[in-house]
Amino acid sequence: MKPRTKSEEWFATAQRYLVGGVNSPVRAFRAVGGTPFFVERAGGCRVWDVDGNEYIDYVLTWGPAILGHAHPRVVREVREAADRGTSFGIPHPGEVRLAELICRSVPSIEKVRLCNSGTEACMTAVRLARGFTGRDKIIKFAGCYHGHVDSLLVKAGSGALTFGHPDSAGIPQDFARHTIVLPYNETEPVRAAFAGHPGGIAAVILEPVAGNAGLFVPRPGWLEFLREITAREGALLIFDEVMTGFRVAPGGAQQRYGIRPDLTTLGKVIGGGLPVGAIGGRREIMDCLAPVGPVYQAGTLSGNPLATAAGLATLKELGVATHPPDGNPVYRRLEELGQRLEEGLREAARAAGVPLTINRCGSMFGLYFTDRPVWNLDDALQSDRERFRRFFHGMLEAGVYLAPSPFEAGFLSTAHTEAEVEATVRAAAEVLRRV
Ligand SMILES: Cc1ncc(COP(=O)(O)O)c(C=O)c1O
Ligand SMILES: N[C@H](C=O)CCC(=O)O
Repeated sequence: MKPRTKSEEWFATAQRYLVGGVNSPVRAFRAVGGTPFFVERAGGCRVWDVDGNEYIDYVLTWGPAILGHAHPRVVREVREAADRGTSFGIPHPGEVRLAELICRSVPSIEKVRLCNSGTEACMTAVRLARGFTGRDKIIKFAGCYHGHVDSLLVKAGSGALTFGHPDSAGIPQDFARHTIVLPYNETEPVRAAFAGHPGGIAAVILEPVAGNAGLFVPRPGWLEFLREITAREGALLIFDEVMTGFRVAPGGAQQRYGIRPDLTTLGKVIGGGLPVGAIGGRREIMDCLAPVGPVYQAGTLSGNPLATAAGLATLKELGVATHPPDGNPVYRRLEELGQRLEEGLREAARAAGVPLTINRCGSMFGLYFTDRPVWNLDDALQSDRERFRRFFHGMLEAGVYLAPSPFEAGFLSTAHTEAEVEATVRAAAEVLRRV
């Protein structure tokens, strides 16, 4: 590994002009210490920094690059779209095609509204749930991150958790008091919340696989329980599938676990690496959005032709809506690679005598330095973050880029092969012996 001198120079300059030197807090390496590297280019499952170092990338621009970086089909279709115009602010066929493909792929989605980020999608989903039900309160779960939406930045995951501000400053108590925060994977607190606010809860919003506090999966039966109680109480169930959508199955976590939420938020993969978000769900709820209904939502760049071209190219390449859900070869391959990585890392940790809990759902994974299972935020907070920090830097030096926080998920892409997975496991075996 060459010294990261140019990255350091860039970071010094960046800090003069950008807050913290970054445009999104988790990029700043503050959870692990040191200086973030600056990227020169990315291709397939690799990124190269400005000093000429090469890394196997398990961050994949925080999930969207499921085909790897700069996939030829995505790049070609974005170029062709750009030749036809970079933004119209007028309806165009590409946005309809993407919406149709989403509706055909994601079991619960009958209609879609495209927007520009996962944050916007979650903000709109909550507003829509409130508009539809005429109720104010929402339930969210500790450690889940739904973007930087005022009412959802309460006990949030991701950078908010990493930097010790899970309840962000700048959010009036009056907003936050409508958000009820409960522990993930538990049933009694949910029952108690509904009992304590009869007819008052508009929605339960969750990541069906929580990927913003490391990664933890739903306990068997928990999603079914949430589906049942929300339906009975007249509240909406919102799956935030910004991360899991088209990632853990062609139809997202709802397909993998066989649950139909009322509303779903999407982002990341459906934009193929360009800025995008989407809200989808039952027709009668979606039709409460303007211009059909009274809940307002809008966007100058919404349905942007470059983003929809990148998203369409990505979803077509993934073969969504062309195979039965469990017969899609691309997702089967991602599952196999995920399993190989999981088994390899587990064996490496065992051999090194290091307690490591690995949670995985398809091509998403979370690593916790603890010998206990991790089912929720409290469990995640018990893990050894100092050891994670040493592991992260050891892996980086070995040319493997993991997310620079124990409270972020890792991702595989179709561009990763057994060779990269084996190289990663070999590096981990060596690093784990000295952390
Ligand atoms: C589950 C989840 N929801 C919402 C968001 C917000 O999306 P964005 O960063 O595109 O605003 C993210 C990621 O940041 C996410 O992982
Ligand atoms: N965990 C976040 C989204 O999934 C990471 C992206 C970001 O906030 O920059």
